[in-house]
Parts: sequence; C-alpha cells; structure tokens
Amino acid sequence: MPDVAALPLIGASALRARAAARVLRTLPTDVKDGALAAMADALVERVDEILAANALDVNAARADGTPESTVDRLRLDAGRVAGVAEALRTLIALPDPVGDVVRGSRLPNGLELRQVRVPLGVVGIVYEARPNVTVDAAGLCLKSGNAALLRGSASAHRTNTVLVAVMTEALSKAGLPEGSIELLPADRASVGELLGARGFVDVVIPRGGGSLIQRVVNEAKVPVIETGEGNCHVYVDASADPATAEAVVLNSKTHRVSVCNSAETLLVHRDVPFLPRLLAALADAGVTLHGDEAARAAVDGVLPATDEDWATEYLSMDMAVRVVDDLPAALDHIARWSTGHTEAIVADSASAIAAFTAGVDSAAVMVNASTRFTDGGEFGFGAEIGISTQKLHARGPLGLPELTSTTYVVTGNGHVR
Ligand SMILES: NC(=O)C1=CN([C@@H]2O[C@H](COP(=O)(O)OP(=O)(O)OC[C@H]3O[C@@H](n4cnc5c(N)ncnc54)[C@H](OP(=O)(O)O)[C@@H]3O)[C@@H](O)[C@H]2O)C=CC1
Ligand SMILES: N[C@@H](CCC(=O)OP(=O)(O)O)C(=O)O
Repeated sequence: MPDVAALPLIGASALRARAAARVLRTLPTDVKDGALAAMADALVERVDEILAANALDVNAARADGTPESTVDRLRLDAGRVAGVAEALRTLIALPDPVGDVVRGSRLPNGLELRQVRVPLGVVGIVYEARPNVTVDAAGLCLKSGNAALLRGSASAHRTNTVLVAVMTEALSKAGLPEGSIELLPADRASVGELLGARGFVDVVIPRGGGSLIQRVVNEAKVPVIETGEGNCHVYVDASADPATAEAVVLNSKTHRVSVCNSAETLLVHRDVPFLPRLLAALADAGVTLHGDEAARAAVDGVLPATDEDWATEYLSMDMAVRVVDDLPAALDHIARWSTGHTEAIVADSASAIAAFTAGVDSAAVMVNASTRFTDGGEFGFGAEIGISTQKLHARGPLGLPELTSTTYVVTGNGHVR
C-alpha cells in the first residue's frame, strides 16, 4: 500500500472508503435497500437546504458567464430533487448484482466451480457539474456494495457538499459505515491524487470531455473505465420513412442539447427526397446547420461545414449535415469522426439496418430510435455511473452489474491436486 502522506487531499477519505468497502461488500440486500430509502427520504425532507446551496452555485456560474445550457445541467428545483430521490428508489427495485452466479459447473474431479459477482471495492468518480450524478453515483455504488469517492465539478461543489452531507447522515442512521460516500475536494489536484492512488482506489471512472480524458490517459496509475465525448451521428438511409426520420433527427438533436448522447452530425443518403423538408424542420426548431455543398443547395441559410464541424461535439443547437453517396460512405464518415458513443440509422431496409449495425463500432447503435436513448435510466438500469466509450471492462451505460468484478468460489471435499 502506498504512503497515505502522498495523498494530502484525498488520503483521509480514501482510507475511510477502503475500510467502509470491506463492510459494504458483505451487506445483505435489504440493508443496502433500507439505506437507499433513507437517503431518498432525507433528500426530499431537506430539499430547502439543497436548493439554497444550489442557488449559490447557479448564481456563481451565471456570474462567470456560463452558458444557460450548461447552467441548466447544474440547476436543481424541487421537482428535480424529487426525481433524483426517485432514481434512488428505482435502484431499490433492481436486483442486487452481488452474489449473482455468472457461471457455474461441476468439474470432472467433483469440484464445484462458481463465478460470483463481487463489488469492485473503492470506486472514484470524476464528473461534470450535474448534481444528480452525485446522487446517482452514490446510489449505484452503494447498491453494488462499493464505497464511492466522489470528485464532482468545482462549479457544483456547494450543492454536492450538502447532498453528500444529507446522504451520509441518512446512511449513518441506517447503520452503514462512515466512508461509504466521500466527497473529495473540488480542485484539479485531487483528480491527480485519485489517478495515482494505487492500493487505495480500485477503479476511477472519469465522466467528462477531452481535457479530463487526456489527463486520465496520461496520468492514471489506477485502473480506469473511460467515458467519453459524444460526437453522435444520425444516418438517414434512402429507405427511410420521412416522418420517422424527422422525429428521430429532431429528438436526437434538440431534446437536450448539452448532453453527450445528443446528435451532432446528420448524414443523409443522396437519394433521400425529403432532405429539404428535413433540414427546414431542423431550422424551424432553431438549429443552426453547418453543411456540405449538397446540404447548402437543399435549403437556404446553411453555413459551410469544414472538417472542424465533423469533429465537433457542439453541445448546442448546431448540427453538421453531410450528404453521402451511399451507406458505406456514411460508415466511412462515422469511422473517421465518431467518438464511439452512439450512432443511429433511420431506415426501412433490413439489409441497410444490418449493414449499419454490423459496420458501426460504437457503444450503442440505435435503429429507428433517437440517440438520446443511450442512458442507464432509459435502458432500465435505474441510473448510470457514466457511458463507457472504451471496450474494457464495460461499454455503454454503466449500471449495477458493471460496478462489480467476479470471484471464483471453488468448493471441494478435501480435494488436492
Ligand atoms: N460518456 C459519458 O458518460 C459522459 C460524457 N460527458 C462528456 O463531457 C463533456 C461535457 O461535460 P463538461 O462538464 O464540460 O466536462 P468537463 O470535462 O469540463 O468536466 C467534467 C469533470 O472533469 C473535471 N476536469 C475537466 N478537465 C480536467 C482536467 N484537465 N484535470 C482534472 N479534472 C478535469 C472537471 O472539473 P472542474 O470542475 O475542475 O472543471 C469536472 O469535474 C462532453 O464532452 C460530454 O459528452 C459528460 C458526462 C458523461
Ligand atoms: N444519460 C444522460 C446523458 C449522459 C450524461 O450524463 O451526459 P452529460 O450531460 O454530458 O453529463 C441523459 O440521457 O440525459
């Protein structure tokens, strides 16, 4: 175990979390569910305190000139706090992954082999200025028997401090150990300590944009599960139904522009006859279009697109548009520019759908459905701790099973080899 003195910002929290993790891994489901219910009740009861702290964060963000779409991620109201508490209650209803037998067999020598799910241990999460993530992450870690080291954004720190205080008080009343949920200091140096905390932290899950992920790639000495930017695409095939295409494209782009699963680029087969109508619908919805020559010829007001547009995760009411010769050209574009988060196809042709789903190498592929569905809640996982865009140890929305590892339990009867 490394020297805790090398971790002046997070060492004390990491030690408490390490001790808590040893208790949490053994807790029966009903105890964890009772704690989740207590956390949910406490959040609703103490909503005024939470909103007062959140107002300070929101005012500071606005004073800093933060765009309203970003402030919206940070802002809580009574309805959103109730929603966050409800997400905890949803976790109660979900099966506890700990102890699940992934694989089991009796070996020819009579040994019973069972591969069972076990908690990861201490999970560090670095995440964006969305206070709901504080609660979702704490709840998911608790239900899966893990201790959580939460390093939220500096711009949400006042809100997170109250949320974690409310949740830890509820946990303590429910008899859970201190250290089950720890909020880390919100400065950048604490991220560096977390990434170097071998022996204290079992895995770090960074949720954020390019700067965070690059730092993780360069510095991490602990195992990480990377989430990543969402440069998501919608491809409209020649076989697409016009109404379906319009609904899926509009929802993918405009439902909530500031999140990673909103669409950034529209690829349209050159034989799609309703391109002008589709682009007009986007423009009518307030979307600024950045297109290639064919897109610019279809309707007025489309700005010229460059490679920068194909590469950009706008997170705003902007969308890049490219007209492609065929489906392979769409796949080529996606292979070149996608961040591997979510791509969608709108098509009626079964062969086009099969070619697209086989050809795209991303965490999620939507068929005639909005990119906005890549979400733990929408997938029925209760919540998500992030959306992994890497291939190990899990890909896509990370729910409860993804917060576990496995142990082989091998039972004999005095067997020797
Ligand atoms: N796939 C997924 O699950 C998710 C993806 N995202 C992606 O994140 C981006 C938007 O989120 P945004 O809020 O702007 O994310 P940021 O990357 O700006 O911030 C996320 C967190 O990372 C921290 N951070 C950022 N850069 C560094 C760094 N160099 N060193 C240490 N810590 C750092 C921030 O801390 P600080 O407060 O100090 O800035 C914050 O806590 C988008 O690209 C979105 O797609 C976001 C969430 C989930
Ligand atoms: N799962 C979320 C989007 C993922 C997410 O958290 O993204 P972000 O807002 O970029 O932090 C949702 O569907 O709203």
